[in-house]
Amino acid sequence: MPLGLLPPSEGGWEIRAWGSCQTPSESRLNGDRSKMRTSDRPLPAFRRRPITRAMEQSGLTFRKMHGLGNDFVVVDARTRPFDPTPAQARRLADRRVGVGCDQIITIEPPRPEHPGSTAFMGIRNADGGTVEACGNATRCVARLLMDEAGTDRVVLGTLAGPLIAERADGDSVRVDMGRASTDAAVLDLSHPCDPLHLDLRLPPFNDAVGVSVGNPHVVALVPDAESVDLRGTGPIIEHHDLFPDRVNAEVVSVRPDGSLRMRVWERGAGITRACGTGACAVVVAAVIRGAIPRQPTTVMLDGGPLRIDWRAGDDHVLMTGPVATVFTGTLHESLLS
Ligand SMILES: N[C@H](CCC[C@H](N)C(=O)O)C(=O)O
Repeated sequence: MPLGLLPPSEGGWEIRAWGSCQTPSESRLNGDRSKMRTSDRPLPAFRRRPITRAMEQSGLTFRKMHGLGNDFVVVDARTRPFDPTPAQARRLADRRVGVGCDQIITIEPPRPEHPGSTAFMGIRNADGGTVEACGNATRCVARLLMDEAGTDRVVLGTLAGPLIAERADGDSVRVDMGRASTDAAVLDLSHPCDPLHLDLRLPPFNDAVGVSVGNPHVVALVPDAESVDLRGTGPIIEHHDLFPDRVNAEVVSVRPDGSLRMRVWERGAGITRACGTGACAVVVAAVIRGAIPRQPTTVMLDGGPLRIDWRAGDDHVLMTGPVATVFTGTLHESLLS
């Protein structure tokens, strides 16, 4: 179906599609509207407005970033509030009609409950749900804030609490993701059971480990993570009634060199190329089950490796990995209508 350009004026107009017989004639492009055939319904006001003005109107710039392919739309909301509704978040995350991402991240003013923090990071999944933690996004935002301030360390507030991030070698960032927990109350399980041996009745999650890294994860240790039908089992596990707020689901196997291979079905986002909190959870689960020793471990995700250290003594999990910025842009106001 050929696309036709409305006559250009004030910086260009919206592109609309015509039926096959309605490609714009020469006369239309010369502004002769007599032969112009458009739908009989007039366009709504903001759709008539030149695209450039509509985008200036929204004034909402964003940065597209990712950590190992787990991708984010990052909006700096410190001077101009941005609090998308679930529906707006879903549209923004949509890879066809929006910008497209796994999570929408807002950088907000610091909150009093996180003394010493530089900013607060809001996290919304692609399905519009607000969540507590996002490891890959924490590295991305921490890097932005450290570059902005010219520092090597930053404290970032999240719903899971304050997180300390530091520059690591090269372009990497190390984040102290806080204390991992396998406590049933922290995992908010809907009925009493042993978080170290959860039977979700669906292999391989019929003997799984529940781990909280600020957000809930259920981890299945398997002989070969590549061979699990995660697209089939993931959504069922995500919505299992043991987790009233749903759950992230990971499968993990130990590789001959002692590193881990992990794949993830993320709550509210589906299969992603990487999940920082998930990588923390699988190391904790593998150590608890005696599958690996408690030492810094490389976790290989679809998008690449993360270095995870479940520190003895305080049970904090340190995650080190890369950060990337892909492009910046401005949101058209129709996206937020
Ligand atoms: N990709 C994120 C995890 C997002 C977690 C989210 N899917 C949830 O509902 O908890 C990470 O790097 O940790």
